[in-house]
Amino acid sequence: MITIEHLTRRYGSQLAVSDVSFSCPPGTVTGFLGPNGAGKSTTMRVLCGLAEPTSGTATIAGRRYRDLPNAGRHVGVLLDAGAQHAGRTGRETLALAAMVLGVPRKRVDDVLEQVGLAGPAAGKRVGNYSLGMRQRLGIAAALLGDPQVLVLDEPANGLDPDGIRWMRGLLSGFADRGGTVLLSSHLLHEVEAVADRLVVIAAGRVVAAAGKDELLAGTGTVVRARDGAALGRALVAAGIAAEPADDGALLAGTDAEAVGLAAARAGVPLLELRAASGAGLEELFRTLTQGGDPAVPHLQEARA
Ligand SMILES: Nc1ncnc2c1ncn2[C@@H]1O[C@H](COP(=O)(O)OP(=O)(O)OP(=O)(O)O)[C@@H](O)[C@H]1O
Repeated sequence: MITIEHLTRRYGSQLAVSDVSFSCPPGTVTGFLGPNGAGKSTTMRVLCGLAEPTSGTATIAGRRYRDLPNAGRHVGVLLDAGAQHAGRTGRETLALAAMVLGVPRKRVDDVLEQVGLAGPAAGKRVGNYSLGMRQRLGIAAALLGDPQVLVLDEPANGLDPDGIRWMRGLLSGFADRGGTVLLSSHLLHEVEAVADRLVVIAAGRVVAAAGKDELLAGTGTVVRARDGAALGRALVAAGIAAEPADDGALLAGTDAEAVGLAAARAGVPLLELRAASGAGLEELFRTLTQGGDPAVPHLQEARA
């Protein structure tokens, strides 16, 4: 469990993070979203003991990172994949880390295999690694101590499409085995594909924190009928606001059940009925982080 409570961090007069509170329960992947400079890295750095909070707390399993005995056995951290020593090979980098953590040497080969760097890649100097390879090595280092918690800042950065799919499977599997994942990313579709929960931060403040489905349900429902006009009348009759979407569909401002019932009551057969995800997360992100009028006002209170 990761718990952030009333966390504030200033850099001089710059307020990087302001009264941030959220938690990440075991068995879930939490996507941490926000525009550049929103405060994601600062929050993660404080959580991992790399920066001091000005006030508030950030704990893992109830303890500050620095108070965890052999922290790497509890928390795998990837904050800056470029931080590895360029002159060492991937295998040497992990072997050193394994010594520090006190994990068996065999574990190095296991994680190299797991991240797709086994074979010749493991013997290359990190300075000659591509960005995606450095990222994989950083993930291997995070996994080395077999932790229950992962804190990953932009782990998909530089990964190719296969790598991104691999990462998705890795994180889902980790959470399915009861692990806790906090993951920041600018790749909204990727986050949407893998996260169970979302925390959105803007200008240092949490603007939404809730289950992904709950958040996206607030972005409405895409509904389409052969007879669009009849569908429009059915929604109006049910008091459901709607606006035109792509391909003659309508975007209705409520959940799929209410829309489906309204159409059924009016005897309008539907061709499509689904939560407005995909563009939904982008729209939600834009609304929440640009200070617009949120389409999902109740989410402001839905803090976890
Ligand atoms: N060491 C520092 N000294 C001064 N200001 C800092 C420092 N680190 C971060 N900041 C400031 O704190 C704010 C939050 O930065 P942070 O890196 O946490 O944002 P972020 O959400 O991770 O952004 P990005 O998506 O661009 O990585 C920014 O205004 C940034 O300039």
